[in-house]
Amino acid sequence: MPQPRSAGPRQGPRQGPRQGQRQGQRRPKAPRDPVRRTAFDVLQAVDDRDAYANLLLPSLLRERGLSGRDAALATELTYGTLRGRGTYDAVLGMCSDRPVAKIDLPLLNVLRLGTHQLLGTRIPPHAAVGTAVDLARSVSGPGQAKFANAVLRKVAARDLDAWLGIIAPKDETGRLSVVHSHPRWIVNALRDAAGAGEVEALLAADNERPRVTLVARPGRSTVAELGGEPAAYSPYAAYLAEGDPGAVLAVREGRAAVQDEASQLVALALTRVEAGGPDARWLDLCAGPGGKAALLSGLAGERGAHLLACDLQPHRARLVRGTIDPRAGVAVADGTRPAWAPGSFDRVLADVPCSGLGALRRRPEARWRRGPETIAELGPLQRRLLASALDAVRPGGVVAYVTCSPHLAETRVVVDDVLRGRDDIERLNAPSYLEGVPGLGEGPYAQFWPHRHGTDAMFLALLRRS
Ligand SMILES: C[S@@+](CC[C@H](N)C(=O)[O-])C[C@H]1O[C@@H](n2cnc3c(N)ncnc32)[C@H](O)[C@@H]1O
Repeated sequence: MPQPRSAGPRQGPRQGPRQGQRQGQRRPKAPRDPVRRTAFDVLQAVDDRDAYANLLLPSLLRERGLSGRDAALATELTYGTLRGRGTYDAVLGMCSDRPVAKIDLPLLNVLRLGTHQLLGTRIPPHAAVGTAVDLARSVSGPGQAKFANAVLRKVAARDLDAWLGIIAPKDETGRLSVVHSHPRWIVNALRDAAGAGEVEALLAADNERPRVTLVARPGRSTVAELGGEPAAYSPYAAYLAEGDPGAVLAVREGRAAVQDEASQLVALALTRVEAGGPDARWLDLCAGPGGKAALLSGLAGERGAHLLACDLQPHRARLVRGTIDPRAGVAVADGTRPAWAPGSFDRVLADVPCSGLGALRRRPEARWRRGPETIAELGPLQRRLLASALDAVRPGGVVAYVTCSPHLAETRVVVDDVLRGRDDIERLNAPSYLEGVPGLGEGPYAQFWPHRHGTDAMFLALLRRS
């Protein structure tokens, strides 16, 4: 399968005056096709400077005055191209006389965008090819526009299913990788976690557009205020059918927010365990940007408990301050070097930094960004943070270890490793604190899945210190 490519010499959008145009004679023209140009600019920024599509795209749409159908099309083209990149590169490899790895990055992104329109949308082929050729001309010059035209005409000769019949490798991992556009190492990791029988459904679900789920922050808004359909599992959630979450008043006022349902549920599960003693001091060890802390702080407030939300990064801690209940505390702190005495807390959430393989629906580019080395790099920090969370809780208190990844090396292997070294921790049966949610596994850990629950693939271990 063609891998995310290394960039050759970069050619940016043409700057400065056109040929034959004198300096200062005319203002630069707005792009002819601002929708595709915007999608292209996001694709480039993702590759060139590790931009996050979910942050950059909304700001470019605003800056360029794109709204309604134009914004929807730019969003579909950006996300669809990022999701399908692995499949599209394999198709392009069959249609180009240059290896895909040798095509300049801007031109390759134009070709990916064109291929997505041809194979992944109902845009008429002449429009898909024509607009891509125009874009190729403006970013790479007329010679490359001819090349783009030749390649995309070949792509247009077949539909996606016909191409998949040709490009899919014979081996099962290779087939899943190309058909569902995931790197091989992720296919293998997800098969280990979900099982061979479900991995294909999981990979397919990663390529679905996730529904927008809102959370009504406890004590600050209600599900009825959110307007959408009440969610299946979280009593604080609603699914938004269509439209902009910013149009919901409670969201605009920070009393509600967009939050995946599994993210809500793992935080809720922590609050549902019997604390077996005082229940006044709660800690969120890795709180930024504050989604779970906002929910926990509201619940803590309702029960007369106090939440301390920490993050190592000052800017992440600032984001937390902006979201949580004002009665909660926020601190910049290294969770591996606690500033509190051991046993200071009754409940601790350790939502540790992870690969994010559980959120590929919402961050499709993440699959192309890093390799398997990420998992090994994060392992020591995840272990130190979990050990620190266990030390921070008093005997009888409870810790939730959470990742937004189902990768076994980030989930059960971390918990099992840390617990192997100590005899004061009991594993609780996490699924039993998530009553009404089927398919979380047989315990003691709970694993959410996009293909089963329509949520991110969040992992939860609930651990009591004895
Ligand atoms: C997965 S995110 C947490 C998401 C958060 N719980 C939420 O729901 O919005 C992990 C966070 O851990 C923070 N972090 C990384 N190393 C840390 C450390 N040593 N101590 C505390 N926080 C740390 C990161 O800055 C990041 O904000």
